[in-house]
Amino acid sequence: MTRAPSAHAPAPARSPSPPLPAGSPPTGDTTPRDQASGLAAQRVRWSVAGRLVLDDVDVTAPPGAVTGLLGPNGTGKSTLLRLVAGVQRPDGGTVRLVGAAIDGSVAGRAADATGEDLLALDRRRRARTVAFVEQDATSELPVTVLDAVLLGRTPHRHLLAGPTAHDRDVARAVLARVGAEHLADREVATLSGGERQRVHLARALAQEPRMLLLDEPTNHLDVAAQLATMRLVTELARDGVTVLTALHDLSLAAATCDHVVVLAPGPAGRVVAAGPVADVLVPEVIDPVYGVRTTVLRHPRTGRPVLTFDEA
Ligand SMILES: Nc1ncnc2c1ncn2[C@@H]1O[C@H](COP(=O)(O)OP(=O)(O)OP(=O)(O)O)[C@@H](O)[C@H]1O
Repeated sequence: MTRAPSAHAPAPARSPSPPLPAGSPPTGDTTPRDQASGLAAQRVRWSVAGRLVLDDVDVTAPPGAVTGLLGPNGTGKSTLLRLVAGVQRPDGGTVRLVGAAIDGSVAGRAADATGEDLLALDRRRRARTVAFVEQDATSELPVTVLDAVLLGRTPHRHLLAGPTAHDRDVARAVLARVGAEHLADREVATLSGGERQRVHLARALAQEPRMLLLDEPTNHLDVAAQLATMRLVTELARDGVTVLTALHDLSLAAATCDHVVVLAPGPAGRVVAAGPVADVLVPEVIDPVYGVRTTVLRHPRTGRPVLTFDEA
């Protein structure tokens, strides 16, 4: 479902963030970093063990915006993120980074999009382009937080070289940006779930990606940390990073996303609605997909939708 764009303004960043250190060494990536690119995934299909999990799914995520990927359990959100990230290969469809022409009100029908074929990128180039924070990502390795974040710099340096002073500056800057600077010398394995979540986000930021894929980034986080994480994600989007994030909390999505894509169960996950938050997060869309009765209120200060639910 595609709805007309609304005048819904993105939430402004509320506080400045430490910038990343300037002067990245040459990486061989010829794409200018200030050239914002959106995501256009089209007709994506994926099956496992003879079962179709995603069926002809179209998803766009415009540059300079946060796009929420929503849907009940098991509708294929994580699978779609893994396919876009290149962790798994789709059985069909295309995944491209395209110019600013796409817009979130278009449910993936950027049919004339050419852009850069993400599925064709080699691993190293892809890691300089796309960073992915998986749901409940674990780290069994006995490494410090700083070393874990430095792993995010690997695609930016020569294969056999160790981290440079610039890599360390970037790692410390991204740790500060996620509010985890004080954890730098701790072993990752000793962190709480919320602390670990921030470290995984910092590792992704250390990649300096053009596109950030997040699978439930607010899992394990207290309410203040949830808001801080989504504010950071919004700031990154305003800096030109394309953000696609799976979320379960529909009110958090309403408060923080610019666009949303809703997957619904069926024989296979499929997109039932996509567009600006105020157009898509409405009872007519949410109730049949989640099997609930939704009431939409207005936030008295921001004017954004606030959703409450009753059993159907
Ligand atoms: N490797 C796999 N082997 C078998 N089934 C899989 C595999 N990966 C995903 N699935 C199935 O595909 C469907 C979609 O899973 P996925 O994790 O993508 O859903 P999701 O929307 O992210 O769910 P949740 O909201 O619960 O995290 C589920 O039914 C899941 O069991």
